[in-house]
Amino acid sequence: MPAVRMLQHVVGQLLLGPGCGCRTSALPARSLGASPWQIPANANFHSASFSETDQPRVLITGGLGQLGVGLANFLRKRFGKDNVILSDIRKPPDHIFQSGPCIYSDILDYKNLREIVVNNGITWLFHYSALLSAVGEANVSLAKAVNITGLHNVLDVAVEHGLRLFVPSTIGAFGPTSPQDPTPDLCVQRPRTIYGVSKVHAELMGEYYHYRYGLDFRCLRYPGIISADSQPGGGTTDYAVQIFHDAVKNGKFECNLKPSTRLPMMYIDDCLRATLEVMEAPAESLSMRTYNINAMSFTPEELAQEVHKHIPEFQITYNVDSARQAIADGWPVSLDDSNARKDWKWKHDFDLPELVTTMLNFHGSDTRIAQAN
Ligand SMILES: NC(=O)c1ccc[n+]([C@@H]2O[C@H](COP(=O)([O-])OP(=O)(O)OC[C@H]3O[C@@H](n4cnc5c(N)ncnc54)[C@H](O)[C@@H]3O)[C@@H](O)[C@H]2O)c1
Ligand SMILES: C[C@@H](O)[C@H](N)C(=O)O
Repeated sequence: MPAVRMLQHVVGQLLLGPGCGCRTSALPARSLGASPWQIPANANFHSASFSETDQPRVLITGGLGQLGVGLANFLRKRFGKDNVILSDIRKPPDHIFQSGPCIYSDILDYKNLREIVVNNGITWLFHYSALLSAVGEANVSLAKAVNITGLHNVLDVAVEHGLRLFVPSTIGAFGPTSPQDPTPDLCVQRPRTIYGVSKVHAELMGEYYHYRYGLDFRCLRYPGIISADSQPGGGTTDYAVQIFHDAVKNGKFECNLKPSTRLPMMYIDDCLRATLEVMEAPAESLSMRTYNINAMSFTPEELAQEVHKHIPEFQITYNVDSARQAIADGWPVSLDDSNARKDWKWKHDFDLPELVTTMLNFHGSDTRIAQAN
């Protein structure tokens, strides 16, 4: 065979694999272009020095938002402080910088991402960078870049280096034509936000890379997450976090959704535990790669009533934000998470009363609760 044809043949084999182009085929073309001597993904030599019994070496992208610091603290308790690296484009406050490894990483910089993975021997990646639903609508081109181009970078780095990859999806990956109560794992997904569209894209791309290149991709559709010690980053469910701050500080809260807007919600401890559980689940127990997880569903009115039990003088008023309301109206009322409960024994701990008690205790309303009783 002439030399040029021979080279074409070898490159073709690398790109398409010897057979039909299914699971044991070669790495995606961008990896090959960036690094010409790659070998098929199933050879996995990049991670050869890590055995199954080693602790994972974890990178969290977008780690300085509402969920990332809590995830880092949770994983550090399990895997050791130095085995979990937080990264973001923001500057961390001192207490976070002191609490464990924390570095700059822009997920739009593919080379930098790859350097971090290589230099730190990363084996698990939690990809939290994103623009959420409300801020995404306010800046669609940035949301497209961060949520879609950023995901592509993460997928390629993950497959190239044999990482286990977690990408959170959301109730926002469903839309007004999805069944809403409960929404099953597999159904029509036609979201009407760039956030939702990018998350459906992430689900599909992750699953595609799993079947095409053997990537160990795992994904949960989170409900709105409620946390006490971190601020939400610009979503439609943010009201359910802000209400606790305002109730304790001012005894009143102005809600930007209608009183009857029922959405799926979850306390952060359940969310982080679910995330670790699905990452640790044996691959053979996962009948799918993207799962719904559910805990509670409530309306602003019901949440306010529960807060009122602890703070009798608490008052809620409504000043509806039409953009957020339109988003919320297209989202599920509850998620059917029976597959997660069956496959890897998912079970939530927090319902509405425990959530409210925990949040108000954190914000220091003990004296008010005592007064109320
Ligand atoms: N918080 C929720 O209620 C919720 C619900 C469902 C899914 N999720 C998903 O969980 C993940 C984390 O959510 P969150 O609430 O912590 O989000 P957040 O908005 O609070 O934080 C996102 C982080 O991404 C960072 N980021 C933005 N552009 C970046 C870039 N170019 N490179 C690196 N980092 C960048 C931001 O600085 C920010 O710290 C997201 O993917 C989100 O879609 C969150
Ligand atoms: C639901 C979730 O994805 C996020 N909290 C949002 O409202 O955008």
